[in-house]
Amino acid sequence: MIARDVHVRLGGADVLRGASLSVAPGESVAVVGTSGAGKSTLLQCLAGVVTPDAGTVSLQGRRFDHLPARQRSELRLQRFGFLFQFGELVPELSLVDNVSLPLWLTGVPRRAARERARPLLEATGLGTDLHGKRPSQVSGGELQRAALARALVHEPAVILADEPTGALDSRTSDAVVELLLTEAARTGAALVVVTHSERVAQRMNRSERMADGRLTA
Ligand SMILES: Nc1ncnc2c1ncn2[C@@H]1O[C@H](COP(=O)(O)OP(=O)(O)OP(=O)(O)O)[C@@H](O)[C@H]1O
Repeated sequence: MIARDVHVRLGGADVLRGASLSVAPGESVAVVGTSGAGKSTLLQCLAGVVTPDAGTVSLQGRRFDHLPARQRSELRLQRFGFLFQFGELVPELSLVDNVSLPLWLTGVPRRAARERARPLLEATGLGTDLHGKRPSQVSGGELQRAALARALVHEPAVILADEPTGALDSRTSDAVVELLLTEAARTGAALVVVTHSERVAQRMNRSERMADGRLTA
């Protein structure tokens, strides 16, 4: 995944001013920096949600920032995994169905999707007794583990995480980060983690600091 010289203007402000980031398959990178520095905006560019005013974003050697929205959204479904601060699971769906969702959306039949979701839930430490629970019926840590399983279930080429441990105690945070790293390495995913936590940043292969709309190693 490569972002090259990305510029983004939002609400009259230059939020990204020549941000470049390259993450190889299997590599993990932390993006750190003060609040408002533009880290989330960068992630949205990497995800093809925000279109850069200048610069390019490519995945596996192919530029996608200028593709039509529909194609970008398809790419997002198939090749990207997302993890956010509060899990952001679908409240009406059980944990196992939440984890199955990325597979359903790409055409995998329900039962087959659930069969792939279950072992991943187990791997995050969520036993079968929790698979049928709704997000509101489990703890914040359990919810985040399910969100992690959902981010990984379709073996995405890129995993983008925005403050994935911001709502967790340090033990749960460590467990989530470890599994994220293990799974990314196993599947060869490029992992980008926006974080305010020095402890999380140190677990990544490298850290990049965002300041003035640019990144510096
Ligand atoms: N849609 C928008 N319209 C106008 N300004 C925006 C918009 N989105 C973000 N901004 C501004 O762009 C700047 C960067 O925001 P961004 O959320 O990327 O920062 P961040 O580094 O992720 O911050 P935090 O660590 O607090 O999450 C901020 O000043 C924000 O107010």
